[in-house]
Amino acid sequence: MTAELLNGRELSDELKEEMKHEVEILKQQNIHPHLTVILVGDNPASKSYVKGKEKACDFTGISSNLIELPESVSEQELLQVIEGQNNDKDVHGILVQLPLPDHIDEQKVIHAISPLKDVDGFHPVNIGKLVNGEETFLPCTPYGILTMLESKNIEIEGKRAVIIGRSNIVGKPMGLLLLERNATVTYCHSRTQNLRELALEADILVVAMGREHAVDGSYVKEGAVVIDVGINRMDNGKLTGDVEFESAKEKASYITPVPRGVGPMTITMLLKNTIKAAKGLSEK
Ligand SMILES: Nc1nc2c(c(=O)[nH]1)N[C@@H](CN(C=O)c1ccc(C(=O)N[C@@H](CCC(=O)O)C(=O)O)cc1)CN2
Repeated sequence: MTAELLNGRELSDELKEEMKHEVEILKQQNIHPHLTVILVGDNPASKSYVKGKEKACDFTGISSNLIELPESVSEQELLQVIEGQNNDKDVHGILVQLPLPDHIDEQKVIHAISPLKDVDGFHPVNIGKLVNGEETFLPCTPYGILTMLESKNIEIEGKRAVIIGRSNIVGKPMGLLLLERNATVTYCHSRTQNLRELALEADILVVAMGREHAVDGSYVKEGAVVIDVGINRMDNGKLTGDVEFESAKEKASYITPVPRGVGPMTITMLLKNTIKAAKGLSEK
């Protein structure tokens, strides 16, 4: 079997076209979706993701502003900036680009964002809603993966899903979303024993380990759907995933490439959440 590609770039472009129209209609109703992005320090990857977010906002007609703070900013100052954005009624979504410098407590910062403006879906209130199966902002990367699966009508109900990686922003919420859709979910992580054996049981295999080519075709069951969340820069400067694509694609039914797989969907789902926030707040 050779897998069909799940092209996140193409799907993102389609979704952004749809959102452009949605935003036009909102503006006619005097709702002007606005996103504030906060970037601390000058991590080159974070800078480039933030630029991507601004560009995507521009394309869809969502207005955005970037607040750049120096690496040395204190936690208190950052919390004050967030408070200002929470209180600004023209701001619908607030996003603090992660990771943050070591001297800043990431959880404290996430807690400070109003749950109504938490377009990343990281606030404990929104995570709690996700656990309960209530309507909320879904974390953008898992939301993007779900949207990719749905775009190909890939069945989730009753399937075995194996998630490798247990981060708060990808692995954990991904498992919850699949569980909510009646998949049987197994979480694997750095201490998991017999990783290959477990991965081989997966109908849907999500790999978010942050390690270049940690998984190859020998971890993939014939016909499985393989989702690669990894973005690793190789010595030659090119990007590659956590999955060794060439051998995995021979086994999989569907597979995401890196680049142009999950990454672009992360940004696109942020736009979806920002529009949702604008609609929610304007109803108040
Ligand atoms: N506050 C947040 N911080 C971070 C998140 C997040 O969802 N919210 N996720 C990641 C980074 N990220 C978005 O912020 C992100 C990662 C990758 C891409 C992407 O489009 N990747 C491209 C390749 C880009 C390149 O050339 O470097 C691809 O895969 O095709 C977008 C967004 C951590 N931080």
